[in-house]
Parts: sequence; C-alpha cells; structure tokens
Amino acid sequence: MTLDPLPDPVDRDVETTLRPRDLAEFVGQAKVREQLELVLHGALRRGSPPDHVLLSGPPGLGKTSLAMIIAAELGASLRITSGPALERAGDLAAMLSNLVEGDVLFIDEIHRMARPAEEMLYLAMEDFRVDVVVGKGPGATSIPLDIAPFTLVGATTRSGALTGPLRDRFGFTGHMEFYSADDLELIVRRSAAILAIDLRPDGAREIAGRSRGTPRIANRLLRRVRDYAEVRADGAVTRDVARDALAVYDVDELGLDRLDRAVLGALVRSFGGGPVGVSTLAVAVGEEPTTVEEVCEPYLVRVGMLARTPRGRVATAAAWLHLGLQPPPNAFGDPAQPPNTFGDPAKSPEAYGDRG
Ligand SMILES: Nc1ncnc2c1ncn2[C@@H]1O[C@H](COP(=O)(O)OP(=O)(O)OP(=O)(O)O)[C@@H](O)[C@H]1O
Ligand SMILES: [Mg+2]
Repeated sequence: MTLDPLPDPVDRDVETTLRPRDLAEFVGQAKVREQLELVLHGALRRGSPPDHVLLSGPPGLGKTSLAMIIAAELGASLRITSGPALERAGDLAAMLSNLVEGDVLFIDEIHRMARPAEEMLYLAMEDFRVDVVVGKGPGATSIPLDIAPFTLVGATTRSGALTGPLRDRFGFTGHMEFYSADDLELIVRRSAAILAIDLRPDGAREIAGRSRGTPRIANRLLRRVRDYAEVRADGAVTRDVARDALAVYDVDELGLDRLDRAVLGALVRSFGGGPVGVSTLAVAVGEEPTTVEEVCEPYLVRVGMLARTPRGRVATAAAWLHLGLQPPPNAFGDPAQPPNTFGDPAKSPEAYGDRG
C-alpha cells in the first residue's frame, strides 16, 4: 500500500541510505530534538549514561532513526530488539547480560513485550540488575546478576498501552508529532539529492503536501513519482508530473488513500456520520481494528476529518465535504471552518476525547 506508514522490505533497504545520522540532520520535531539534546549533553558532561528514553508516536515519524541517533550522539553501541521478539524473560536476560557499560538498548514496539519480560525490565532499568531463575518447581532459586549501566530507548505507537510501572521508569518521553509540509519538503529534497532524483521545487512541494505528515510516506511517494517521471516523462519531477503520478496511486490532495476514504465513507454512508465504535468501523472496511486505529485514525484526526468522542468515532463536516457530500445540519464540527491541517493541536478534534 503506497500510503501505509508501516515499512515494506524495499523501504527497509532505502531507509538505511536515507536515515539522518545525527541530530543536526534530523529534520523537524524541534521540541523533541531540543529536549533530547539536553538529556544527551547533560549525560555526556557528567560522563554517565542518560536516563531511559521513550519515543512515542505514529509509525514512520522517525522513532527508529532517533534511537540510532541517540547512540551515535553518545558514541555508544546500539543493540536492537523488539517487544514481540522478547517472548520469554530468558530472551531479555540474555540480551541484558551481554550489554557493555554505556550501551544503548533499543526495544521497538515495547508495548508488545510479554509480561514476564516486562517485569524483568523494571528491575534492570532501575537497579541494573536481573534475577535469573535457575531450576524448576519448588527447587527453583533466583540468582541476582548485575548488569552494566545502559540506556534503554523504547519506541511505541501506543503509549497508552504501556503499563504504568513501565512508563514511570523512563526519565524522558519524546512525543513525536506529524511533520509540517515545510519539513517534509526538506526531507524529500534531501532524499532526492541522495538518490540522484531530478526533483524540482514545485514537485517537492506537491509530494510533501500529500505525505500525511509522515517522512516514510514522503520518501515512498518520491520513489513512485520518480518511476512515473522516468517512464512517462523526461525524468524531471515537476508539480504536474507529481500530480499525475499520485493520481495513478490513488493518493488524493490531502494525502488520503483508499483505506482512509473507505473509513470515512463507511462512517458517513453506513453509520450516518457516527458515533460508532472502532471495531464496528473496522469490520465495515474489512480491516483489523488496530490498523484503523493506529494507521488511519491519527492522520484523519490530525486533518480534522474524524473525531474520537467518548461515544465513538464521528465524521466531521469536513469529512462529508471531502467525500463530495452535503453534511447534515447536526454534523460534528463547523463546515465554515477549514479543516485543521497543521494548526493548533489544542483546537483539533482530538481534544474531544481519545479512544472511545
Ligand atoms: N526527521 C527526519 N528527517 C529526515 N528523514 C526522516 C526523519 N524521520 C524519518 N525519516 C525518514 O523516514 C524513514 C522512517 O523513519 P523511522 O524508521 O525512523 O520511523 P519509525 O517511527 O521508527 O517507524 P515505525 O514506527 O514504523 O518503526 C527513515 O528511514 C528516514 O528516511
Ligand atoms: Mg521503527
């Protein structure tokens, strides 16, 4: 799927070449960058590993890139694992006991870690210690083992799914936001330079505007547009070439794809605009609830098309209009107001409540 913020195998290869390598190369996220800079430089001055860092935000916004940058800025080695890979506490114990002082341990999708591993992690994060259980049944004993002081970097697309005790053990949480079109423009220009693509300024602008605030999508659209430019045009990515190419891939002016429009369409046509529960909505479009919730909704909320209310999901007047339909008089949101694209988050429909 062109607009899926989750990586595909080709993305993984290209992403290695396109990843920013230090904080200075990392575009946007000014807030998180400033906060992290303080955390890292403070620790460097004191000569001790920094507090554990949690990075939270939708897929494709640069959490993995930031984790790598953290290790690079500290001059430390990075060990990478993920929540689903830590099924047994023993897997984590092996990982932890191999750490060298100052290492950065990156756990992606940390909210998907199994419970026993999570409990082991509490102790490791707090006291740099693990309890290794030897033997089985009544004869089992637990042997405390010291581990080297390290820094944990956790990444999650659902910080709400983290248990309180785990969340509390992070000294700093960076909340990643969707990127502005200006930032995405810088990102695709940088990528085009690396990939030797003839990207014109108006072409960069067009791609940035349709990348749903997500660098991974911006880089992917750039590659699709390049194909089109090479096959059907003279290779230069201009605004017109970008528009024609993205029309082929069903990416609309707001960056909504087939699934986004299916979600809005079901909400409006089958449920009269809502409110409706997320699982009902997911069934209506034939998708997993988590896909709808973590992939579609954050951006639909961001552009003011969908609101999460305590009673369920609601289509805003802007959503009706975007589908070319007349919003009913009682539609959520004021149709006179333009959709809240990259404005004040406090005024976005998100403020009306979270998961419902
Ligand atoms: N701030 C940025 N500046 C430049 N490029 C970026 C930035 N953030 C992300 N990218 C690009 O987007 C790609 C995806 O980023 P990354 O893999 O770090 O996202 P992620 O948040 O870890 O996603 P996921 O949740 O799916 O693991 C990177 O390879 C990089 O090319
Ligand atoms: Mg990642």
